Amino acid sequence: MGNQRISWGIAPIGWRNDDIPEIGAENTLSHLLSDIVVAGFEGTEVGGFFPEAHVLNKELQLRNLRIAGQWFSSYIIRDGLEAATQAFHKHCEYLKEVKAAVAVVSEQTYSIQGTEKNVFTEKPSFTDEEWEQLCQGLNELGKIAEEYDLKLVYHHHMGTGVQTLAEVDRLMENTDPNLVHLLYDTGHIYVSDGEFMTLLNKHLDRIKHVHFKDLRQTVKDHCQQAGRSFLQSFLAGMFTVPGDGCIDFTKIYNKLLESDYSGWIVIEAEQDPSIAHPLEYALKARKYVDKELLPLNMLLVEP
Ligand SMILES: O=C1C[C@@H](O)[C@H](O)[C@@H](O)C1=O
Ligand SMILES: [Co+2]
Repeated sequence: MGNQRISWGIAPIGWRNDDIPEIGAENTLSHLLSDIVVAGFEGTEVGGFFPEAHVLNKELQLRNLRIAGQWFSSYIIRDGLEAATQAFHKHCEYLKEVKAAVAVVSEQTYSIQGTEKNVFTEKPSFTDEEWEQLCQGLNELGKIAEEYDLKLVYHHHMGTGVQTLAEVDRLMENTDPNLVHLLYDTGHIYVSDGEFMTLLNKHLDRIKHVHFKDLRQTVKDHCQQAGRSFLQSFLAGMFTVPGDGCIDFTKIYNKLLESDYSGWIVIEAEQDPSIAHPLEYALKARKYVDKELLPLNMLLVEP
């Protein structure tokens, strides 16, 4: 029943969170990977607590799991291209060793995602010169990714300079489509300006990696009214797994199928693991995928 061109994964972020390493610290790599097998996913992304490549590969092989990619915080604007390329080479070396498909890049210069600032009103924006520097720099990082047989996929993110639909448009227009691809994260664009279908329709051909993140509308509204930070908002339960929130993933999945999308769809729902049991939510996501999304594969008329 599965579409052979799409691999389904789930990110470690429901178990452990790189933005707040204290939460879920008791969840070991073995625990996480075994839960992923129990929930029926094919792989995951690399978390900050993951071990060196040969140790990880052994654990993956034992469970027949694969790695989709890993987040990379770039500081092209703050630190310049040379520093960014040095760090990115190291990042890609590791990803090649664990046979990943993508390197997930997010420019973190001026980012407020890890601060106490109001994520709904205080996001940074870049000057024209900074945009130029960022886009040229990303093209260079994209060339490096290619050297390691990886695709650079850019992650638009709340609280950063590339958050809104207009900002994603600008990034896509000013980067090389052969070198800089897009990671489509449903949750981030929904919270930002709600333009999740427009973004998908406009940039389908650039999308090479997908994060399925759902959200609880009432919690989001409350966090927005209260002027919460990004971290406070997710700890309050703003995000959840697909099927448990307000986003209709059938429309999104259909569009991806129509475009013959090939790559990973990774369930990514950061919550406090002491409140939202990680395996329970992974199973909930799997059930939703199996029941509501995979049957859509059968409805597609073969050409
Ligand atoms: O892809 C992601 C990685 C996380 O570190 C980030 O904070 C999260 O929101 C996300 O979408
Ligand atoms: Co994401």
